[in-house]
Amino acid sequence: MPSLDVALVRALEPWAERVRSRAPLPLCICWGDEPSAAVYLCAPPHEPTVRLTLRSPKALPALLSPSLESLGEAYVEGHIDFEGSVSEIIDTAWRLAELAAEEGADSAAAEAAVPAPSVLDRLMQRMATAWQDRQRARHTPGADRAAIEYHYDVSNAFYARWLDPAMVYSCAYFETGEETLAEAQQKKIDHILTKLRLAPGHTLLDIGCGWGALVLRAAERFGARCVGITLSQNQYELARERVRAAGLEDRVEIRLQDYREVEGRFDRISSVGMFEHVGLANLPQYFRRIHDLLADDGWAMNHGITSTDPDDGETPYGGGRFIDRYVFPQGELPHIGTVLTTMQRGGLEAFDVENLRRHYARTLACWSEAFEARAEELRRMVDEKRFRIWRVYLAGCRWAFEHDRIALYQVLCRRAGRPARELPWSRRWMYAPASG
Ligand SMILES: C[S@@+](CC[C@H](N)C(=O)[O-])C[C@H]1O[C@@H](n2cnc3c(N)ncnc32)[C@H](O)[C@@H]1O
Repeated sequence: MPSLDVALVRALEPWAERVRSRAPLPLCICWGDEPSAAVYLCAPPHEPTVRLTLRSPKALPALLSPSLESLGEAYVEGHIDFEGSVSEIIDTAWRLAELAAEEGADSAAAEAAVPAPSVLDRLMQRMATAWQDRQRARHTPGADRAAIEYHYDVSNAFYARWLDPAMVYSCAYFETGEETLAEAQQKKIDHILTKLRLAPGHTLLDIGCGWGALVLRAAERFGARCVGITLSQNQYELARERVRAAGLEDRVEIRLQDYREVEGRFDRISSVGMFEHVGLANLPQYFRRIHDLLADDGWAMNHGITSTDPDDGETPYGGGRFIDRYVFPQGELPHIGTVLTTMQRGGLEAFDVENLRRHYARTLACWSEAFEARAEELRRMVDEKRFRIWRVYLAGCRWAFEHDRIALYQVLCRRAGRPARELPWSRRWMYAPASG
């Protein structure tokens, strides 16, 4: 009987040959720690730089029909291990999944019997309606709170190990590209508050305030009176502690509150890295809520991740499904076109749009590198599964921003129907030095 290594090579060789002939990858696959044989996906004279070790037969389906979800799951569940740099591993996984999708599309196209367009249209219409109903129903305040708890309430110490000291958990702004992460996070906050023309005495609502960095800066350096809301208990506690330590309790209030429960009117509203949790079907109501909370002449900023699929599709090759299942349950990304359309439906006029995709690729590189550098310490802080999830999520999102699979937009808006004369002539104001 051949050894398991040899049997594996025999079983996988036809598939490996197909991969090598279409697009060789720097990968070798083996079984166990001391393999006597391996399957190579690179073509000579190239040597593999990534090694994938099978730990369980359960990994085989993921390998033979790879998607980012199935490979991610196999890694998270401990059915496979990788050796090599995490960014190269992610790149290899994307290329495997892409190749499998292409092969699947080739054979599906050959087999498909295409129904009449009218039948297809009706079916798609019904599916879209059913999908929207389901999505709206799943974003109850209770379900959203549980999803937030899952992601953000891991522990503050865990996040503190790989975020910047202010613990800003959103895309930074590298004005020159020379900044450290901490500097770029502060510049991002200043960029937002300057864009908002935040002035002393203004009231500011920060929806999804995280650990409080933006409201602290808005009160301290811009003289605003701020309310920050979050659904995460851990964030709420630390943000309040920080407000107390900064002596800003009279100017900053942190609340454990859902955006749907806030009342009152504010001169300025910021929402930074939060609207990804809202759900596509709820976007018009979310923007309507911002409209209702905004003073007549108020300004708001929505800063968030978007899909680059014009039909609001999830990140391809199972990447979106992996994120939904393991990282951000309930998270959904619209295309920037949908952001603008739903803003308008919510009664808001978008008047400035900036794409910061490059900045998020760099931010994620910083987070992922910090995570890798402290891997052993982080591994001891959480269980192995969570460690693996966060590890591939950070490296995977970095890849996705690098390769235009997702993007980051800042959109400034105000109540629709206001006079044109209130708008600035140019974008010069947003590059003025931050006040204070
Ligand atoms: C990625 S974090 C961004 C935090 C912060 N803005 C920053 O830049 O560091 C997302 C934030 O949105 C908050 N959030 C998500 N859904 C929310 C909801 N329905 N109501 C209020 N806050 C929410 C989370 O609690 C978290 O604070």
